[in-house]
Amino acid sequence: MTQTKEALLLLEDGTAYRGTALGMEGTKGGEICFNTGMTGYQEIYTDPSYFGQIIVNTNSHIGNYGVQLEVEEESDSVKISGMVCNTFSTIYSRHTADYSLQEYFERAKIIGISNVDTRHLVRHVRQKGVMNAIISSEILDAKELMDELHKVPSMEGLELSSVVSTKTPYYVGDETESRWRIAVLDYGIKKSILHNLTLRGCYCKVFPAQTPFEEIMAWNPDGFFISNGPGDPAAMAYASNDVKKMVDTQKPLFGICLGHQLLALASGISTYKMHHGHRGLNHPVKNLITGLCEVTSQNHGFAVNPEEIQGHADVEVTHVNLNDKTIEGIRRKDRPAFSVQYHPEASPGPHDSRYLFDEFAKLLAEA
Ligand SMILES: NC(=O)CC[C@H](N)C(=O)O
Repeated sequence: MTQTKEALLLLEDGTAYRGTALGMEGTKGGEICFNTGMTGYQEIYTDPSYFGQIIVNTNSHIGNYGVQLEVEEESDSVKISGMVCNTFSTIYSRHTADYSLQEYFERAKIIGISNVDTRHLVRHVRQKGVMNAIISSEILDAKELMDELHKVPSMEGLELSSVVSTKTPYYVGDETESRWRIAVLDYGIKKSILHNLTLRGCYCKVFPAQTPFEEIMAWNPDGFFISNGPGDPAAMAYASNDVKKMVDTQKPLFGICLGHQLLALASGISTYKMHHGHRGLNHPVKNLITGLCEVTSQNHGFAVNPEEIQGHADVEVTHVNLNDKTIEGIRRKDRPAFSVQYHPEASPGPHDSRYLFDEFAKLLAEA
């Protein structure tokens, strides 16, 4: 099936791109951000951390290996608000694929646009910074579409975890064969993180985002895992207050991405919105403890404030980004708690950082 319907991508600053509609027809806005990964589009689209965002894939061919249900899904549905790419392929070749990305998007009611000069678009976002955008295959007049775009909320100050989090607790892993009971706080968790925890002997109880701390403690966990997720961490006082209480139990705690930002907030360190964030599979990070470099998978638009860590009594920086020196990992000096801004589960991405799950297991064994 060839895509022929025209679509319009409009940015908050008035920049417009005309292209071809893909997925479902309609109109949808979100924060526009780009992912430079060469592969792993299905994992990206189903990662709940991307909720509310329009993803620009810089890889020039998207869709050419179709989709594989379950195996490559990081949650139970497609979470992105929209997708932008250069060449969109409705033809796919992979014998394990279930169907095309076009069909996947149609079923998930996702709106996208192809035949966009993504190099130009990404340079523009890199220079001007992250902003809201809207895709439409129904409103092709930029002025009219701008009125719709103005209705899209700003990502700054937005709490989205409670929208994507599980509504009821559930268990992952084998209770009898596991060594530890881990309370997992689901702020938008990816399945591959749970998989990495269970592989290391964790029996996980996954709690909804706003679960009262007492209810979590009533399960008597051996440690805590604070998940990734969408939105602005500074708008989640309910979560950072609870993370503080978890840290104070002195039980091992590990946080990834949003979970890292929440550990910082719980330790009295603020977060800020980045110029255009980090999203890709090749971000170089230096581990300051070992001196080794890791190539990491990343997806974040907020970061931890470096000035407030300097000289902090209880927190130290463990990892830095070698591109821009932003904070990539912290640990508490007084508690068995640590976190990273990037994605050691690496789905998609290189596996350099999976040792962090082993370090969590080590803390649990020591406790
Ligand atoms: N992957 C994540 O957990 C993202 C965290 C946060 N929403 C950010 O954009 O920085």
